Amino acid sequence: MPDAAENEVDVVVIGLGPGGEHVAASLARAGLEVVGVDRRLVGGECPYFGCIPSKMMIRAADALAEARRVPALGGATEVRASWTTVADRIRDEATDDWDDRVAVERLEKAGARFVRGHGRLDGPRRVVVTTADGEVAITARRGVVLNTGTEPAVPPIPGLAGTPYWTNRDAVRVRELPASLAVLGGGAIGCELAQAFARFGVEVSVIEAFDRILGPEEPEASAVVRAALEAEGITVRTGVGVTAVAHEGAFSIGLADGTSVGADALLVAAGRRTNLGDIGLDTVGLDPAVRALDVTRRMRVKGTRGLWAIGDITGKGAFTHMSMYQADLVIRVLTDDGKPRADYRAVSRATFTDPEVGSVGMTEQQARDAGLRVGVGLAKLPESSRGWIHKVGNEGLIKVVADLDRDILVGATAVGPSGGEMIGMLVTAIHARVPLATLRGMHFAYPTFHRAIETALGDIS
Ligand SMILES: Cc1cc2nc3c(=O)[nH]c(=O)nc-3n(C[C@H](O)[C@H](O)[C@H](O)COP(=O)(O)OP(=O)(O)OC[C@H]3O[C@@H](n4cnc5c(N)ncnc54)[C@H](O)[C@@H]3O)c2cc1C
Ligand SMILES: NC(=O)c1ccc[n+]([C@@H]2O[C@H](COP(=O)([O-])OP(=O)(O)OC[C@H]3O[C@@H](n4cnc5c(N)ncnc54)[C@H](O)[C@@H]3O)[C@@H](O)[C@H]2O)c1
Repeated sequence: MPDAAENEVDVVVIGLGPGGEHVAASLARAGLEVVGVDRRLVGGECPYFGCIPSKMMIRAADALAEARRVPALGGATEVRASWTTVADRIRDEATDDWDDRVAVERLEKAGARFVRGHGRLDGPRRVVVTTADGEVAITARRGVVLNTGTEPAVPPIPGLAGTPYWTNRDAVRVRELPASLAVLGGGAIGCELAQAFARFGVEVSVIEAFDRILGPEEPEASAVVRAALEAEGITVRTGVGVTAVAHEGAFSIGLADGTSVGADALLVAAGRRTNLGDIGLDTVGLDPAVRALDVTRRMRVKGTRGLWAIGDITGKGAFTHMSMYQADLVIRVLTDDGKPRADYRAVSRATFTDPEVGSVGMTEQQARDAGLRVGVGLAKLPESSRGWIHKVGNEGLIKVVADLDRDILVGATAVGPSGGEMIGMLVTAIHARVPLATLRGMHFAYPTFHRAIETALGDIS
């Protein structure tokens, strides 16, 4: 940044995850003076350590798994997995060897200024950035947008600190696969990466403290995915805590039931910690110990003026599409484009295990807890025409959750091949509050997987 006189702009964005980058570039293109600040890589977790590299691993792993299914359907295949191909693709195509030059140039071309460093609030509409060359203070006339995201959470397990465990940030950079891997945490990250590594020949154990994997999903979805993982040789331990970790050449993970798991590598996928503790929240009257920022439907941080927040730090769903959705709202708010309001009724997500889990809205339990008169419909994919034809790899189900008083769906889950795609029409149904009778009167192409949605709708009781 040049001299102090110029350090007054319209908007400062602290943290350039997917949403923050979008906000900074879009506001600059709209003619506002914008400074974007990031201490690491422009684009955040998703392109360098999250969605994109993990999905490249999964794409390759799924291709291997499909090839291994050929003998059951029509011939013979010999599959020789090569991790180098995946590691090279992540390094060269996805992350430019974890270099954000292209993203920085894109941002600057849009008209924003970029400062690499740690940003923190210093009172209302004021930001101080600690850079490699010292501190830079910036005043933001309109205000500040926070998009500081998360870091991997590492549980305080005796012996764990100081061992060479991986988080997702190490797992996506691996060039040599270990013979065996223990995965701590059976959430989305743990399950996706466990299956991907296993399909490349790694002996994988998943250890999950909760009584089932994929805890936020419907129990039926957790059960189908667990069975699929176990059928591929992955050991899944649930409902058991980790008491200690030791590393002497290999890892030994002690469990609360007295048993232990040994592995050459350990991936900690035990949740995320929001980056809120060190960004000066106290200087604007907020508690720096909060887990998430309370935001209005226009993304303003409650109790403040000139401060907006988007992405994982808002606690509305840690997904790239949520960060982008909220970014669009802030862009509209700051360019005075109508009166946008966030709507979280039909938030969807896809977990890219095989079978894939697509889900939207409420689970059955959430709908019951909300006091709704709930109806539930279920259809099993192997019993559908397409599932029966598909044969190997046909595991899955459709579950729909209805509010019987309003005669609409409030939640749905699609597990199966392309479960994340199948959920699409159910997202529309919930978002647009399509009456159940209208959904039941639709045409469902034969023989598709999504035709099982018709069966599930007919099963609602
Ligand atoms: C392995 C993995 C797989 C995932 N897969 C998917 C998926 O398939 N689909 C999906 O929708 N989501 C997925 N996610 C989640 C997704 O990555 C995040 O929800 C997404 O990145 C949005 O995060 P965000 O916008 O809150 O910010 P982040 O992406 O977390 O970025 C925050 C940025 O802020 C910067 N920052 C933090 N503090 C400061 C500070 N004080 N000063 C300056 N800069 C700062 C950080 O350096 C970072 O660049 C995955 C996550 C992981 C870890
Ligand atoms: N496909 C996707 O959209 C996708 C993929 C990956 C991640 N994500 C996002 O990233 C977020 C973080 O993912 P995640 O999988 O790290 O977190 P998570 O919170 O979803 O899962 C972490 C799991 O670890 C378990 N756990 C915590 N401490 C433990 C311990 N000491 N021992 C054993 N188990 C323990 C928890 O019970 C939980 O099931 C997700 O909530 C999701 O929003 C999305």
